[in-house]
Amino acid sequence: MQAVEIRKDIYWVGAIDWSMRSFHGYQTGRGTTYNAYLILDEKITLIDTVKETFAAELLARISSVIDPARIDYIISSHVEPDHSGAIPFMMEHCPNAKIITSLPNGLKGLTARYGDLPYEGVNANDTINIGSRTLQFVPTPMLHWPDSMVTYCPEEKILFSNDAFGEHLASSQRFDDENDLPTVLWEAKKYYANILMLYGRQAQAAFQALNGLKINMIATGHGIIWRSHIDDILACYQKWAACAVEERAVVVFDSMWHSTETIARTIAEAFEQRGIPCAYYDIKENHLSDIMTDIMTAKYLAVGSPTINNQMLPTIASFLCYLKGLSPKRHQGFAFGSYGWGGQSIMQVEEELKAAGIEIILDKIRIANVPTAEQLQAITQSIQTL
Ligand SMILES: Cc1cc2nc3c(=O)[nH]c(=O)nc-3n(C[C@H](O)[C@H](O)[C@H](O)COP(=O)(O)O)c2cc1C
Repeated sequence: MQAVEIRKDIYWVGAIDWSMRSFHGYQTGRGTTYNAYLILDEKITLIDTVKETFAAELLARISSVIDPARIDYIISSHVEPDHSGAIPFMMEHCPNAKIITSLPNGLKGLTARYGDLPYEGVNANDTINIGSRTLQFVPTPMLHWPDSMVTYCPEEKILFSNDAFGEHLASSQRFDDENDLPTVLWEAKKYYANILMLYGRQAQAAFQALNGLKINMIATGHGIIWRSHIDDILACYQKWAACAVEERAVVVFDSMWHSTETIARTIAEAFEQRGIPCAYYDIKENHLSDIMTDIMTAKYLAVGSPTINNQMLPTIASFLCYLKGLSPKRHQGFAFGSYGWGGQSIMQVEEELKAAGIEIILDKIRIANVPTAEQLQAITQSIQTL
């Protein structure tokens, strides 16, 4: 377990979680990393720790460079345990370290989790001098917890960005230019869609706060470190924070006996015939976190469920609950489905779409039993004239 030098006297000392597949329900098909950084200066500083179960890996990487007992500061960018979980373990090995955390929420959160430790609270734009370098703290509240902050080092032009600009991606190579860029950007989009989408306004405020900082490296809290494609990830974040949508459609549905599926297929083909690319998700075969990644930047969303016991199917209810929480903006959509007698599910889906902030642009499509050729033809026509 070796540290990786990312700049003279600055080391990546985090952990690689190759086998992580579910991060509080977000499917992490490519694993993840918990990034921590060690700066060797007059005051030795550790930026973030790792998930508790990886504490020994963190300690081993630090020990490959220095005696951990020499650490003066541990900066906690965010109380969530994937970054702070190893703080108590590290404090056993760093008897002289002070823990730097944001005021008031970082201090409250760390105290609630780990009890009394030698904390030092910092406010917006406070700095500490660690020798030949300065560290400046910039709050990024609700990206994605109240205490979140980033650390900027002006002498190095490095932004230690914690959860911003990161992605769940395990790799033995630390930098953007050593990894497949489309894969990294897709995972960064997935991260934004599932963790940050709700906080677009706060993301825009954070951009304002970071505006004007000269940055030649973004050392993230998860995944790769940006050094060659900084403009690409900043441009993506600008677009995502502004909730920009493309002329694309997403169809999400479940079906017991294929009638709703037939309607879903007809809707997807109708969008394609109109020249609007359309993604098609049978919810039984696709994970919510992947579907949400696609929805974030697609203008149109059609959601379908047959009626079961006077309700929509629980899979679609779960999807709509997740959608409502992430609160996508600027989307338009409609509900569809097949039913046997009452047909309540289609009304319920429409109501939930409205509650999620989706503008309804087509009256709900309710088909009793199996759709006829004429009914499918009518659906195609209604989408042509949207
Ligand atoms: C277990 C079960 C419960 C159902 N409950 C209702 C119901 O409460 N109201 C209704 O309108 N249809 C109900 N149906 C009928 C289905 O909604 C209907 O067969 C519909 O066409 C199924 O669409 P699908 O082929 O997309 O699954 C039920 C069907 C099943 C199998």
